Amino acid sequence: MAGNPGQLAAYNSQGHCVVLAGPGSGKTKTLVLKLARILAEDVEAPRGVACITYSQECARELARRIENLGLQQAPNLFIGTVHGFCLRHLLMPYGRLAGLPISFPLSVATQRVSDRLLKQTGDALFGQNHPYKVIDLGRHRRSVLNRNSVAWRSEEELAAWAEAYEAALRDEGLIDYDDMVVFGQRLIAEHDWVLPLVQAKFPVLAVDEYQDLGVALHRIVKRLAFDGGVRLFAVGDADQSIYGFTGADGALLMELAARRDIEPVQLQLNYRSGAGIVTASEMALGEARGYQASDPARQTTIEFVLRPGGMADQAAHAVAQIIPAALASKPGRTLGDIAILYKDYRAGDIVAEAVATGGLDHIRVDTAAPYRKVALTSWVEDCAAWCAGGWRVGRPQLRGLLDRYRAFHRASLDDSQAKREEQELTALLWELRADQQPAREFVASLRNGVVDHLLAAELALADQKEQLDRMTAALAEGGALASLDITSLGGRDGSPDHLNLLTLHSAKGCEYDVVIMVGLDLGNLPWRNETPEKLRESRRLFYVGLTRARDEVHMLYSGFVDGRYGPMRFGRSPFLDELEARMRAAGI
Ligand SMILES: Nc1ncnc2c1ncn2[C@@H]1O[C@H](COP(=O)(O)OP(=O)(O)OP(=O)(O)O)[C@@H](O)[C@H]1O
Repeated sequence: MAGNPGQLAAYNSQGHCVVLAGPGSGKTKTLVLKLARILAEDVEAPRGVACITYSQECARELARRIENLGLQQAPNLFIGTVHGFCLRHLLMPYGRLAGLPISFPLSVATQRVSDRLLKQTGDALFGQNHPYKVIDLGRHRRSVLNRNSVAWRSEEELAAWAEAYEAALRDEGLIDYDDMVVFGQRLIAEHDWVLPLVQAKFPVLAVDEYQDLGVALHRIVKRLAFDGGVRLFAVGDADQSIYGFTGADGALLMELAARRDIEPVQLQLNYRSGAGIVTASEMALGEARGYQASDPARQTTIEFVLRPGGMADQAAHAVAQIIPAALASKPGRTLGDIAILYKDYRAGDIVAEAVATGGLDHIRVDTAAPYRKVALTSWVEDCAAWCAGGWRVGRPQLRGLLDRYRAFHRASLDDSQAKREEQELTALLWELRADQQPAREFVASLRNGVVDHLLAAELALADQKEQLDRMTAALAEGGALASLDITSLGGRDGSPDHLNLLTLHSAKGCEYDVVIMVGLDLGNLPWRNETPEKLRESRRLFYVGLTRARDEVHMLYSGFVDGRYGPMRFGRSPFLDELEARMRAAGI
């Protein structure tokens, strides 16, 4: 870091600081080091730091990097999603006092209940098979916060549906994920007394992947930082903003960075990718950002591959040709260094089948995965990693597992209760240590020992219980993950022996030696006739995929996509045409 003045400036910053930088420039690394410094020098327990990021995977990656620095995951360090922050640190402690119009103790709708109420209210309003989409409803709820505004009524059907759905939720005494953030924002906006309380607990707020967090978090951040005296450290890259469809907006990051009371820091050096990939990715984005590779001499491969037989042919080619060649070309490279990226779970199904036929173990991250990553399922996976040998080297740390378990409790436990629970959990984990054991047995023991007891007492965890139940069902005989052992369960967030299959969206924040992108055809990425705004977002998605690679990028296409009535031959993705033409013009 000493050789990088930008990273150093961010590390030494005293006031509000926003780091704006491209892929692989060490934003997350800088954030983690800064957090470590703040915890060591600037805040003293029980005061602490809240670090908010986009997804459970990102939160886990941050926690892992902090542990890798040798730091204990302190109880005064919150690392989690914006939902987790709003639920645990705003709504639970202050929501009832503020008189928010929701039931207490809080109870979070499971996905199943939420889906049922969405369907019931939508059908009641518009009839079955109506044209309105749940995804648009969510975007509207997240992006228009003032319900009395013209903007809220501007999409009348969505507004009416949202109101009916929320009324149905409240009738059942429930809130959902979007409510957590919307009410968290409202609490912060309308109740001044909350600000010093939050500031006393968290004098510092850090935000990773700022461009993917929507307007509600932006308002929470501004209110806490500029009215509440909380110090802000945020990092992001508007070029990697790929969640516009959920209400996220990269412009919010730029607005923040443009404020006079913020120190903006730009980073130009890319430590991840070889020069060829850095140059090609700027060409793909269509913007000259001036990023440079830290090691210009590193060899890279960028390949455009036509496979005329469609997605299955592309996947089979990746398995039969690209992966064996990639493994052979660098000593020590493993399947875990390679990722296949695709647009959606349907492509994921085809790729997963080809990979299974080729006999390769894999980890799959998309919506067709057997269960969703939530704090509880991630915690169970990490307990598995600890029991499967992680305990020998302290990865993950037992202390972190105990603190995360404690955080699942709604009410703060008194010290003797907390100690007793910690002892029980420690004893159980110690007993469950095993290098080889079916994952199903491990999860059953953990559930019987402590988790089911916790879940029975904590209504707010109902949605998380649903995902744990799905994990349990997938691990059962005949389930999709029946063959998983404890080591593989612990390694589901990345393991050397497993090829990574991810959607382009899930790949954000990740890095691999070799990236294989499949389905680069018009009609898939991008879709046909996208609005200019959507087309820009699709281009950024393509850019995110390219920039995950350290050494090699393979871009596969067929020239057609499968339609309802057979193949539709729209040609390959125009992003490939443009990129290839620009590379040729530049003599690459
Ligand atoms: N000063 C540095 N010296 C050497 N390596 C570094 C330095 N800073 C970051 N790196 C390495 O560069 C890689 C990318 O870092 P990191 O993941 O923090 O980048 P990022 O900006 O968050 O990337 P992205 O936005 O693409 O997710 C990591 O492997 C990291 O260890």
